[in-house]
Amino acid sequence: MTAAPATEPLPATTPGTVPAIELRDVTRSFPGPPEVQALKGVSVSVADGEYVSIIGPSGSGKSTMLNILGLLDRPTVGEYRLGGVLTGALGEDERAAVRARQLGFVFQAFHLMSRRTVLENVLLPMLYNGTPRAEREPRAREALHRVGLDHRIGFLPGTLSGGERQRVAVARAVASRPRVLLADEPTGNLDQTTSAEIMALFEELHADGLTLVVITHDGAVARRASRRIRLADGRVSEVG
Ligand SMILES: Nc1ncnc2c1ncn2[C@@H]1O[C@H](COP(=O)(O)OP(=O)(O)OP(=O)(O)O)[C@@H](O)[C@H]1O
Repeated sequence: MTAAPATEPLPATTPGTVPAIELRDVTRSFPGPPEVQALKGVSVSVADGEYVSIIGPSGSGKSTMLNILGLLDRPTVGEYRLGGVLTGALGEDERAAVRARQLGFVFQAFHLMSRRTVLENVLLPMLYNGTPRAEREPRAREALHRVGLDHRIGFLPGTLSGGERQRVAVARAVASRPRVLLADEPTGNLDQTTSAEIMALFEELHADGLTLVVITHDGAVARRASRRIRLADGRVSEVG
């Protein structure tokens, strides 16, 4: 098979046949000294609509992998394709545009704007990612309804519980209808009951067809995904 030219997207293929995410032999080295190889030849494929967790102990390379998947960092060696497109060939502006349009992020610390209302927080990314103006507010309201927060739309984040704040973050991430939702320790700041609510929400979003990649060191959270990828010392040690 002839490789596609590095500067062009791959030809369109039937939806569902191209993995949502594909890492091929990805190594990420930090020069040091001493040099650290945070990822060592990692190959991972996530199909459209899959719900995958990435689990591993501290220092195993989870955040490094998430940064690469989120187009916040680049592999030192190897390829990352998002929806079949070789991301290494994209310039910084294109990467930012792809990140804003195709990826949704949920973080452990929520990262909400404290002086903006819940609705404004969900609207904000859509101001910058090409969502048509007329669709922004309906989509934001729909996403907030989806996560069960209709009644908190005008509140400031500081007045909400941790679980509610994380649900705002999930609404913000899905309102733009991303191709993939990337979550980094999404239950790290939540108690057990609230964590269970967020995991239930992820399962509902998965049932709706969203592709999810959840990074966690919590085995119970990881088991909720339909497939687990285990990282150990920068290598994939187990998939299943
Ligand atoms: N910018 C950097 N410079 C040097 N080394 C780094 C850098 N970022 C990460 N590392 C190293 O790469 C390895 C993997 O780190 P990474 O943060 O990806 O692990 P992790 O599995 O996310 O850990 P944790 O669960 O503690 O967040 C670690 O040994 C870390 O010290």
